[in-house]
Amino acid sequence: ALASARSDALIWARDPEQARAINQQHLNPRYLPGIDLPPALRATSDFDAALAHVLDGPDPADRLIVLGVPMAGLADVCRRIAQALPALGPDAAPVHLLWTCKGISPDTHEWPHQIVAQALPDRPWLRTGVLSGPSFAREVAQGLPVALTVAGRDPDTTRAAQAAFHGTRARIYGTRDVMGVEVGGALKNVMAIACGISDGLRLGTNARAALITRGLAEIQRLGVALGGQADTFIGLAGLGDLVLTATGELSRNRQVGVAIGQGRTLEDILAGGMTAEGVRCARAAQALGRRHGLDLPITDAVCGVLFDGVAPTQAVAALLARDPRDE
Ligand SMILES: NC(=O)C1=CN([C@@H]2O[C@H](COP(=O)(O)OP(=O)(O)OC[C@H]3O[C@@H](n4cnc5c(N)ncnc54)[C@H](O)[C@@H]3O)[C@@H](O)[C@H]2O)C=CC1
Ligand SMILES: O=C(CO)COP(=O)(O)O
Repeated sequence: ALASARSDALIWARDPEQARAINQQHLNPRYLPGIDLPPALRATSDFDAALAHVLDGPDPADRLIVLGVPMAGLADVCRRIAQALPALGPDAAPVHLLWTCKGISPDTHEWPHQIVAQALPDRPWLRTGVLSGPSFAREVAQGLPVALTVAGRDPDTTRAAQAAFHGTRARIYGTRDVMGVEVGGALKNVMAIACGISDGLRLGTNARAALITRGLAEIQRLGVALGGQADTFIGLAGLGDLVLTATGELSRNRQVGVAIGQGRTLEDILAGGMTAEGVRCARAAQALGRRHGLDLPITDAVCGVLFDGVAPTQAVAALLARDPRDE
């Protein structure tokens, strides 16, 4: 998206072969087969060179890094940044660092902003935020319109992200609710697995609408308990991404659910190395819910099916048999 409007967008790819394909053929055959990338987009597999590109740009007000790695790689990439970034003085122009990760650390139950803060402490010039919302990568790469949310505690960071993407086909809304945006992004993946299971079982569109709506209530319950703002969950990073992922055929989390509903095993589905963040974060969401004394019945049902050998039909029956309650 950035490279569609400006000539200085640079991708760091750890695989030199991917960087070469992007530079020479304007293609990313592994992740975006069949899509022509903007010729202005350049790539490097040299991490230090990528950071130098950010720091040495002509406009110090325009230093932006977007980390597009899965949760499993976030701490590692932040540590590499910590090692490679020079120590800038307190008066240095800010470097804005955004991440796109949607999830919770399965071991420590940390959120992305906590992982970033731990890996990159004591750098007042480093301003951070999360870029989230309904955005299948393939459609963005095709140049189709997309609206996203950027959340950062410092308004300069949201403004920097909005300015950087302005003039592209991506429209960016700002908020300061980092926790709410991260909870929305992580939990919608769990709900997309639930909707996929329901659709794989051919339970119909009424059931899917029920799961989306009650799933949103569950996401909001956890998010507010953790300090998020209630209205964030009816915005792009909540309802918007939930609807996209729970219904869109491009969603990998939804695809995992559909395959499970059709009788395949989780091990078999994930054997190709597909990133489906909802699988890795469902247990952590369940644990956080329990810690806060919250009822998260759909998350519990997804965990039961994924990890505890509960048959999908049995999980559906258990959800329907819960005591009646007010909406
Ligand atoms: N793919 C999509 O449509 C969207 C993905 N996201 C989120 O963004 C994050 C990244 O997603 P994807 O790009 O789909 O993931 P992906 O699995 O396709 O990986 C993206 C890139 O990260 C690299 N990578 C993986 N682990 C790494 C590590 N330890 N160090 C360095 N590079 C590493 C991969 O080689 C790949 O180039 C996820 O948390 C996902 O939920 C958010 C919005 C849309
Ligand atoms: O987060 C996404 C869209 O906003 C991508 O969803 P999946 O990870 O399920 O493919």
